[in-house]
Parts: sequence; structure tokens; C-alpha cells
Amino acid sequence: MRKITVIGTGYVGLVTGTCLANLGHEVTCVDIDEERIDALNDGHCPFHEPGLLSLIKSNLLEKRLRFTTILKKAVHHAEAIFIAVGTPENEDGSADLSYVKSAVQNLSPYINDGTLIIIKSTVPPGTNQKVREWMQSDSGRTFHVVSNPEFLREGSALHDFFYGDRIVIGSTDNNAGRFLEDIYSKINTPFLQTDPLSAEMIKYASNAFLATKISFINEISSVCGDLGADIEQVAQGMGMDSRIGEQFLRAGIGFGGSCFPKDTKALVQVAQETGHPFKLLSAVMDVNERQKNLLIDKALKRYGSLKGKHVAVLGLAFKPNTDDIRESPGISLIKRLQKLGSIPIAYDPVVKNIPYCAVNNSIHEVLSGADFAMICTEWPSISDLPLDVYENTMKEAVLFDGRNCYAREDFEGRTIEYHSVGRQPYEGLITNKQSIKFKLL
Ligand SMILES: NC(=O)c1ccc[n+]([C@@H]2O[C@H](COP(=O)([O-])OP(=O)(O)OC[C@H]3O[C@@H](n4cnc5c(N)ncnc54)[C@H](O)[C@@H]3O)[C@@H](O)[C@H]2O)c1
Ligand SMILES: O=c1ccn([C@@H]2O[C@H](COP(=O)(O)OP(=O)(O)O[C@H]3O[C@H](CO)[C@@H](O)[C@H](O)[C@H]3O)[C@@H](O)[C@H]2O)c(=O)[nH]1
Repeated sequence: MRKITVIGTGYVGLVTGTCLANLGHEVTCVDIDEERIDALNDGHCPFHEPGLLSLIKSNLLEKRLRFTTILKKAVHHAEAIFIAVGTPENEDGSADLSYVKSAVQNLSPYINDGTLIIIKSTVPPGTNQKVREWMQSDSGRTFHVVSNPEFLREGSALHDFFYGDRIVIGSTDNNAGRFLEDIYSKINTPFLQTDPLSAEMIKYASNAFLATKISFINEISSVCGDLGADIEQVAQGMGMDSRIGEQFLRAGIGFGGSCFPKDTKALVQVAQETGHPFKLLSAVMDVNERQKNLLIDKALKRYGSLKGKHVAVLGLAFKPNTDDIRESPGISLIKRLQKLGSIPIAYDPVVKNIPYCAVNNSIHEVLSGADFAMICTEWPSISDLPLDVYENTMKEAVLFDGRNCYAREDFEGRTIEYHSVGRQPYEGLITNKQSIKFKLL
């Protein structure tokens, strides 16, 4: 059992702190946001993450987990301090390290001799060295700085913590690395011990590669759509090759969230600074921007103008199982619809309030007044919605599906008009003609 402090109670800090407490450590989580700490102490989780709230509550009860805003108290006995504050993007796309800098400078007067400082936040290569300099200037005590990037995904964060693919430990000091291994020793995940620069780079390279895989399949989907091939079949066939793998081959309206958009931009900046323009990654970002406009471009082609159209926007979170709307493709779609003079109304099973447009709890009500619907997030309550609901609720059932929730065969005999990603549109049965037949647009 170790005495651990976690600085920052965002996704990464709260999940890390709670899971470490669950492994038996004594954990104190610190945040500068008083409201957040009060809410956590009252047993509320600040965001939607399956399983997290009950784990917080059980560890609070066992007194293995504490929340505070008082840094001195939290750091005083700590053997290891995890830094999990945000690293948002600067205007030029580079990572803003001001939260990391301020966090480590604030804690350095209070640390014990020999404390392990662990950088969990996603930071550019070279930050480990900077952290040592920022702390050195203020503190006469000895300490070790280890880079330990986080790979959890929102929506499956607990599973990813306990059953991750690897734990990367970047350290110049073998004992410090071993101390961190000991903290994680109850987790059966392989360790990769490396130097800090490589550890920092592994995080950016991993996110950039996954983002590249998504933009690649989205590019293939555009060609498929024009040719008449089916992207779902193509992705399945590609994924069966174990060298390619089936994950991250879901074509759609692009990647969002607080990581891929920010981290790809930051890596482009890092590469630029080393004198190596990362053309491939710049293209990945361009493709993603284009992809976010895909559904509206299809609707414009279909209707000519979207002015005055009532649009049901289904899904606001950047992906299912989270209430995070940071860089959500659904939000950028709403903003563009409004610029075009449309009237969007949204449904999401967990996001209930956004400043951009009305949100309704009932998917049926959202559909009933709409000229057409657009799927942005594949929550089960959206992706499993029977097609009858569209046919029976809407004046004219027209669906633009940005996450390919339905299979082609689902449409046999239906009157719904269906546009998806990388597949031919389906116009539905032509019911007003004497001979009933299918027609592909
Ligand atoms: N969100 C994810 O799924 C995820 C996954 C892996 C890595 N990361 C990386 O982890 C880092 C944190 O991400 P997040 O989504 O948890 O961030 P977040 O923005 O949700 O939360 C950061 C928290 O840190 C607090 N904070 C800021 N400065 C502080 C200080 N000086 N002392 C104490 N608390 C302070 C803020 O109040 C906030 O609550 C980022 O670098 C991110 O790129 C995020
Ligand atoms: O085949 C796919 C897979 C994902 N996405 C989109 O990509 C985005 C990101 O999805 P995901 O990776 O599941 O979510 P995040 O929680 O952002 O997790 C990523 O970003 C984290 C922060 O760095 C990392 O820790 C994780 O390993 C990395 O997967 C979402 O908008 C998804 O809709 C697709 O469009 N197609």
C-alpha cells in the first residue's frame, strides 16, 4: 500500500485516483475547482463514465480515497504524485503546458525527499525534462520525474485501466521505474520501461496512428460511395487481415473528443519544430474536417437549400457512453445547420443541455416535427431504434446516418429514404407507383 496524490480530477485524474485506491493504495485527489471537489465529497461524479461513481463511493466508504483542494495537506505524506491536469491546445495547435507548470511549481515546496512525480497528462516530448527544471528552481528536495502516459478511452475507462494493453514507464532512474511498477503490481498488464522522451512520443504516436486509421477508412468510404462499393463490407474484409486488425475501421462523420483532434495538432507542431513537416498527419486532420461536413453536404445535394428545415440531430456526445461534447462532430453539425438557416433540435440519452440548440428527452418528439434526421452518435437508443419509428413518426422518413447504424438488408420493403457513409443511398419503396420496386438513387 502506497500513499499517493493525484493532481487534477478530470477523466484521467479521477479514474487513476479511484482505480489506484481500489488496488489498495491510500489516495488523495486534489483539484483547484472547489465546486468539483465539493460534489465529489458529496458522492457525485462530475461526468458520465460507466461504473465510476459506484467505485468512487465504495472507496470513499473504505476511506482509501479522499478529495481536497488543499494541496499542502494532500502532498505532505505522499510517496508518489500523479500529474493529471489538462494540456489543451494553444492557438497554433501546440500543447499548452501552463497547467502542468503551475501544478508542479505549486507542489514543489511541500514534497518529501525522494518523492516520485509521475506525468500522466499527455505532453510533448521534452516535458519530463522541463518538469524537472520547473521543480528544481523552487525546491531544495530530491525527487524523480517519471513519464507514464495514459491510454484510457472515455466510456470504457475502468476496463482500460485494469485491462490495458501496456503500461509505459519513461524514466532515467531504474529505481523510480521499479517503484511505479510496484504501484501497478496488482494489474496484469505488460510494462514497457523506456526513456522519458520515448514514453512521451509513444502517447502522441499511438493517438496519431489511430486517428490516421480513421481518416484512412473515411477516405476509402468516399471512394466506395462514388463507385457503388459498400464500405462496411470493405472494412470487414480489411479487418480480417490480422496485420490490419478490425478496430478503428468504422467510417463515419469523423473523430472528435478531447484527445485525437488536440494530440494530432500538437504532434504536427512538434514535428514542425524538429524541421520535419508531418504531411501525412496534416492530411489526416484535413480529411477529418471534411468528414464532419459530410451529412450536411449530402442534405444540401438532396434538398438544394436547408433554410427553414427542421432537423432532428440524434446524438451529441462525441461517442457513446460519455457525456463529453468536446470537439463533438454532432455539435459542429448543429452550428453549421444554424448558419444555413435550419432549425436543429437534438436528442441524446445523457447530454441534456447545450448552449447551441434545444435538446429533447424524447427521440419520438424530436423526430415527429423534423423534415429529416441526422445520426451523429451511435448510442444504442439511437442505433437500435427500429426503422418503423422513423416511418411512423416523421412526415416523410428521411435519414442521414453518420455512423452507419443500419445494414442494407434492414431496408427491404421499407419506405424510408436512407443516406449513409460510403454506401449507396436507398430511396425506399416507390409506393405511389402501380408496380412497387426498389430504387437506388
Ligand atoms: N480524457 C481522456 O480520455 C484522456 C485519456 C488519456 C489522456 N488524457 C490526457 O490527460 C490529461 C487530462 O485530461 P482530462 O480529460 O482528464 O482533463 P480535464 O480538462 O477534464 O481535467 C483537468 C482537471 O485538472 C484540474 N486542474 C488544473 N490545474 C490544476 C492544478 N494546478 N491543481 C489541481 N488541479 C488542477 C482542472 O480543474 C480539471 O478538473 C490531458 O493531458 C489529456 O490529454 C486524457
Ligand atoms: O473506428 C472508429 C473509431 C473511433 N472513431 C471516433 O474516434 C473518436 C475517438 O474515439 P475513441 O478512441 O474510442 O475515444 P477517446 O476516449 O477519445 O480515446 C482516445 O483518446 C484517448 C486520449 O488520449 C486515448 O487515451 C485512447 O487510447 C484513444 O482511443 C470518436 O469520435 C469516435 O467516434 C471513429 O470515427 N471510427
